[in-house]
Amino acid sequence: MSLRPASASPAPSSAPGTLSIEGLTVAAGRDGTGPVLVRDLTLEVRRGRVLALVGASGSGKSMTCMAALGTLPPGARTLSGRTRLDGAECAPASLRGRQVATILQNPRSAFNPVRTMRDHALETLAALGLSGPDAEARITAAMAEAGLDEPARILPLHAFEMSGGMLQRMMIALALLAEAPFLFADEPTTDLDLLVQMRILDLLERLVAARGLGVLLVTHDMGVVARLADDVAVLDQGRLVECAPVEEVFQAPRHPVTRMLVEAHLALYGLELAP
Ligand SMILES: Nc1ncnc2c1ncn2[C@@H]1O[C@H](COP(=O)(O)OP(=O)(O)OP(=O)(O)O)[C@@H](O)[C@H]1O
Repeated sequence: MSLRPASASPAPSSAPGTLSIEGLTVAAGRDGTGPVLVRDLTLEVRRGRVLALVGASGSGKSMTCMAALGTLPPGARTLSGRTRLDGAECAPASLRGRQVATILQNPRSAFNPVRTMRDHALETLAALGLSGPDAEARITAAMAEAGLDEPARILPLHAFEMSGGMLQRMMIALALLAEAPFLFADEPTTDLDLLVQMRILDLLERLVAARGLGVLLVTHDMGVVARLADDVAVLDQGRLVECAPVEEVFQAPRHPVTRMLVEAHLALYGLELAP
């Protein structure tokens, strides 16, 4: 098992250094009268660090990200909670794009099938008020940073003409266009084959170091956690049950759910937790 060495480059002084989610409670139902899906959750994402949000399927990981950005589906509602940038409260919807970029599990479904990559990139810049004479140069630079070196070939393509790995890189390039200090990555490698997974994780690691991005990484894959995370937050039925540096989580998990996740991961390599 290899754990990631400590990162990180310091945040530029102008951008916020921490994004906090405080006392977040989300319940099902349009009016929030259904079962509680996330309960009184507090997390802090820091620039230059990767916080992995782990837990069983249905434990509330995606709901947490969506509530923090004001993108909950109609079937769920935030009952309480605040988001803050460096301590200053801000509306979740105001974080999207400019402060927090997002990448998702299935990049193919995130792209409009009838629009080209150039259309998507120009749309992203327009939404951020960044279209201008340097738009093409910005797009090419973001693509190069995401490992897409042939913009002239790729920009006219539609999603169906590209591999999953290329699409995930393009999604990362679109996220970089916003120059947001934080990135929410919800299962960013789950649908990719192992080699492509490894390359995307390498890319994310480089971006954290080079840009001082603060990443909230949603995953159920403890291999990805070991590879990329600095800190780990464990959810169980919507509650935060453990939050600790990654080494501590792998070496001495405290909560039964954390133990189970670590044991299942170690078992893949024929290893066991030390008693
Ligand atoms: N659109 C929705 N409306 C209401 N409840 C939902 C909706 N989508 C999911 N849920 C419920 O919210 C709870 C948390 O789901 P969430 O998607 O956040 O879990 P998760 O930890 O991200 O799971 P996974 O790893 O499977 O993606 C689950 O009980 C789920 O059934």
